Amino acid sequence: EITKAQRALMKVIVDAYNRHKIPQDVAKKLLQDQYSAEENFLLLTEMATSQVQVLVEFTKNIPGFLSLNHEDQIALLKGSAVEAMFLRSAQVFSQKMPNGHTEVLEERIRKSGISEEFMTPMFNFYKSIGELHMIEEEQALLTAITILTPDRPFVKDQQAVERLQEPMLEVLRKLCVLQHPQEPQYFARLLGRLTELRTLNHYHAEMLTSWRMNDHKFTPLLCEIWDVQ
Ligand SMILES: CC(C)c1onc(-c2c(Cl)cccc2Cl)c1COc1ccc(-c2ccc3c(C(=O)O)c[nH]c3c2)cc1
Repeated sequence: EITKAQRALMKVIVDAYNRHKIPQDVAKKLLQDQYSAEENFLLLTEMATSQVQVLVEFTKNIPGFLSLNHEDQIALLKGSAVEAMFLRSAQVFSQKMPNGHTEVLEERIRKSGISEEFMTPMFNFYKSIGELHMIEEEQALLTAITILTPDRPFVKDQQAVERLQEPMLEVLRKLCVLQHPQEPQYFARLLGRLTELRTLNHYHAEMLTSWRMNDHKFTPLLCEIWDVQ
């Protein structure tokens, strides 16, 4: 049974998740008609930069996050940015969001200089998220839980992060039982996606390396969050 306090926590997270989104004019750029690998890379870089800004604003609304040690706040954001962006772009694909321009986004990702070996795990993840048909409460909580992962590199006070993540996991567990009564293992399937996300981190690091080897430039914000250049 979800308590009043848990319902309040969920409302804060979902409101923050819905409030912070990529601006329409940025998302609409995906519809531009240039489809060169160069143009695709530039557009995806713009989307990622905008999504990181959205992510920072969302994270600041997670109860307790701003009370964490400042270096740990940075370590959590840097450690979770790629995973949170895989989650967000996965929702754009699975929900066929109007401004997500699903087909266009897929086309641009497939033709942006990412080597074949990363396409398969990436689009398998998108498919596995789509099959879960998550409601927005589950999406928002899963994103907050991903950000509040205690064992990111360089996090000093892991216990403080666990104390924030645990209540989120408990709310998500109860929500899954309520939303998917016919599927008792649904919560476990959601957590399984978090494990899959971690493997995508490794692929992503290699994607960055190969882009940089081909002299692709990132924005200052992405360089800072991904420790490149
Ligand atoms: C630097 C570039 C080349 C890069 O490097 N790795 C990745 C990358 C890739 Cl290629 C895949 C997964 C994760 C990352 Cl970081 C990327 C591109 O990342 C993104 C991030 C986020 C969106 C994204 C988000 C929201 C929405 C949205 C809505 O909310 O309405 C509508 N359209 C959206 C698009 C797209 C692409």
